[in-house]
Amino acid sequence: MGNYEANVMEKPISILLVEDDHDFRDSCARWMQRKGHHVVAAASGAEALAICQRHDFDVGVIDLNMPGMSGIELLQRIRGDNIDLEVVILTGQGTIESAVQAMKMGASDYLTKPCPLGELEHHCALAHERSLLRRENQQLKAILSRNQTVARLVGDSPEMKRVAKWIERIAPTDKPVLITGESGTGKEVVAKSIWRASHLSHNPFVTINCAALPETLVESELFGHQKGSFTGATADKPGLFEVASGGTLFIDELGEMPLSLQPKLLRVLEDGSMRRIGSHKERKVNVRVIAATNRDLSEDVQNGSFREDLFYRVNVLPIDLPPLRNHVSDVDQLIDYFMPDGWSIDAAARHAMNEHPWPGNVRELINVIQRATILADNDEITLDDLPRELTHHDRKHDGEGISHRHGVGDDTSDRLDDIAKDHILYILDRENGNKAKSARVLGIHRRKLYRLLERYHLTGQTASSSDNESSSIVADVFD
Ligand SMILES: Nc1ncnc2c1ncn2[C@@H]1O[C@H](COP(=O)(O)OP(=O)(O)OP(=O)(O)O)[C@@H](O)[C@H]1O
Repeated sequence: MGNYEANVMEKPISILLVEDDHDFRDSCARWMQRKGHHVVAAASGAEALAICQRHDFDVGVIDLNMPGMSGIELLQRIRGDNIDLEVVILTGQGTIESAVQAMKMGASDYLTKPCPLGELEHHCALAHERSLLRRENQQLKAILSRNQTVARLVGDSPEMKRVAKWIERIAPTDKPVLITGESGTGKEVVAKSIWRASHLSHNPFVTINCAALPETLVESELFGHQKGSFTGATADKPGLFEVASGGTLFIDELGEMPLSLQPKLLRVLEDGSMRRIGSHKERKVNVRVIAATNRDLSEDVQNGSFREDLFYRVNVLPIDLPPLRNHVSDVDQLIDYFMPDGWSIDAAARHAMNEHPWPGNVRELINVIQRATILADNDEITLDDLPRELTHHDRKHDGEGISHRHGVGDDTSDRLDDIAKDHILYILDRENGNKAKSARVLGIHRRKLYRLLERYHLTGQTASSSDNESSSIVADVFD
């Protein structure tokens, strides 16, 4: 017996046994139970259907010739009621034709009686394996279709129109695409738009994020592995290149791809050939690769962290996404698109959002709207519901901002102090008050952040301005 068969036979199976012959039913049920399987026996089709309403089984073993409801009728009812069950038919010598009919109706197998119980168990195990594969397949399809719900690319500024036109041009080509742009500019939305506009849109769109996985996992996720090739590789596993075969693979954060793995990626891009980890078998895949990065890959090529040949291979069709600050005319449309149904935003808040530079791009805008809808009363977003960074910015433009609070004639260092203080508050807010994270983002030591917060009187909830004490803060933050 090969490894595969041994594995198949080891798994306990839940079996529904439908057999009118009392002796066979009894001995078969006891034998299967002794082998570790879970068996429920029914003496008729009607009894079996009633049991199926209450319990799920992996496999049904159904005798064809039963008084009352025959095995064929029972199978029809099972299929008609969408009961998820692999069926093995038991038939006498004279009824093989009916068994063939049962197979056409979706039974997975049939055996002629009398049959050794070991053989019946083996057929049940194979049917069980089929049901596991079928369920796994359904799950994968569900995951893929979830992946495939595509966000619309919002914006009709000249910049976004240029992106949309470029997408239309390159989508049908099947060539690799490299999407660049700051974080939150919509690289994944663009990748999905390309896939949707391509002739591969009916095939899978599969995503991997190189930055979200530990280096060691990226290779096995992308290329798969053979059982036993490393600790924890308990079964053969296809990689995403195989899963996506015939479709599109979106490699997000390509700039984070380990240097050691880059030759393997180059090879699959060049001629579609790859090997699973630990396997000598060469496999051919046919995948369109769309990659994205917020790094400057040509710079990475210069400093040796990205292979030049791979860069040229993926950079056949580049798309550079503009940061939101470069197409602010889309902000209104984005607000309206991401605001929940039934909500509105008042003019002051809309103005503030139009004035903000959006360093976190569209992702930041979505977060601001989501946060505001949690804080706001009466389904209307107002200035009070926006983060400080946005409202301060707005007041500055209204002439009531920093210069008002500090009085006319304040010197430049006071203004910088205020900007530094606002920036700290903004980062703290963005990182949900997490000081360690905020300090990292600000590029200062955590102890320094605490010192600054004390000096600014920001250790409590409110941020009261204290001009006298703030004079050396700018130097402190930026030194
Ligand atoms: N032009 C746009 N139209 C509609 N939604 C957008 C647009 N740009 C970005 N988004 C939305 O902003 C969020 C962030 O976009 P996305 O994940 O595509 O950014 P990204 O550039 O891939 O970011 P990162 O580099 O951090 O992965 C998503 O919810 C996406 O739907």
